[in-house]
Amino acid sequence: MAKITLENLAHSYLPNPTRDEDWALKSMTMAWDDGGAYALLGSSGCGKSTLLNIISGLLRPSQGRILFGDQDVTGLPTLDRNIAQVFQFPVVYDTMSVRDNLAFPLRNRGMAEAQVATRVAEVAEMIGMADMLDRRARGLTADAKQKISLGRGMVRQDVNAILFDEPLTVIDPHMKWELRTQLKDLHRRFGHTMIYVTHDQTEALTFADQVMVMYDGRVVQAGTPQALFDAPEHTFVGYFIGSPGMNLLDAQVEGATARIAGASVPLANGYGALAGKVQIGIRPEFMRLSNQGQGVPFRIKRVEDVGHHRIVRGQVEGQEVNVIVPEGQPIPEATDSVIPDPAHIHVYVDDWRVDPAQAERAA
Ligand SMILES: Nc1ncnc2c1ncn2[C@@H]1O[C@H](COP(=O)(O)OP(=O)(O)OP(=O)(O)O)[C@@H](O)[C@H]1O
Repeated sequence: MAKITLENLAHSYLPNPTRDEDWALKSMTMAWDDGGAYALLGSSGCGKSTLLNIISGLLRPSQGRILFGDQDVTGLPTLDRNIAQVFQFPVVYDTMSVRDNLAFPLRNRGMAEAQVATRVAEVAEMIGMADMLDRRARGLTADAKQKISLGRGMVRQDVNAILFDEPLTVIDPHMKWELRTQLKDLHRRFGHTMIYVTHDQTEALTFADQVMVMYDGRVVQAGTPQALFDAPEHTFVGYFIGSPGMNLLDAQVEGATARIAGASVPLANGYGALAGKVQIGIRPEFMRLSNQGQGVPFRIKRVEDVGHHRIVRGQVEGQEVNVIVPEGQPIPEATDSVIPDPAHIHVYVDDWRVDPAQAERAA
């Protein structure tokens, strides 16, 4: 296992990149701890595969270095990086038994058969295939084959890192939950450095201790699932994490007051005078409906009952706004406004969150 360091890493698929948008991956420097569970999360085209391919050695970065521990591996091919990979689709040998498939990476490294047997039994147990070890892989379902791929990815204990690229894509929805939980458990037990690429927030948030949210070739925030929810550093993080995501409203901010759709909303901090595109962000969990004209004018469009709470979807001056109403709480008749909780309001300038402590010092 190894700590992974990215130093001024950047990549462009063009021969002579000049503009910012020419870079699929913008320059980044970061370190991922040995034994950490990380997720790279973002929508299609944000650069997740590019970054993963650089880590695995499939792609040489246009700029910067990548280190495993103290070793510079930037120029090393995949085979020499001592990593395990699990891809979107199963990679299994159809003619081999489940046992031989799981044993393959160990035998490849010359492990003694007695040890192979012990480790294979252990992994088969983890992936719930202990009673299928003598079955041939051919004829198994895509689910079962992908479980073998996951098992093969985890069978070696001496790898620098295990990379997962959307590994649950072909897995049946009810099985996804089980495998996610198992992966988390495996991480706790074996402490491998794991990097998990996905566009699915649930997968990222349940699996990883640290989630790297990527947007437009950048890691816009790296943090715990809680930090991403509590203080999204970029509007994309607010919007992408949460269900529904954070509401964003155009605003003018002066000191500790935001003017939104003609209403004055108190803020928990003073922000001085802000220049640029100013918005406030507030999660649907932290807004309250009112029919007394308090707060910001709000018009309900529809109500969705999702069991444990209701999602009220509406508009503030043409901007979509969602409010979560907890179970047992009424939706006021003739709702005409919405009241954001000042403690949970974030202020954004040109999509980046303004740190209230810094804003206060600057004011
Ligand atoms: N081989 C390539 N040649 C040229 N451009 C590429 C190549 N691969 C990716 N890109 C571009 O680089 C950017 C990042 O793509 P990348 O595949 O890394 O994103 P992603 O987040 O993994 O998306 P997806 O989930 O769809 O795979 C995109 O604009 C994409 O079009």
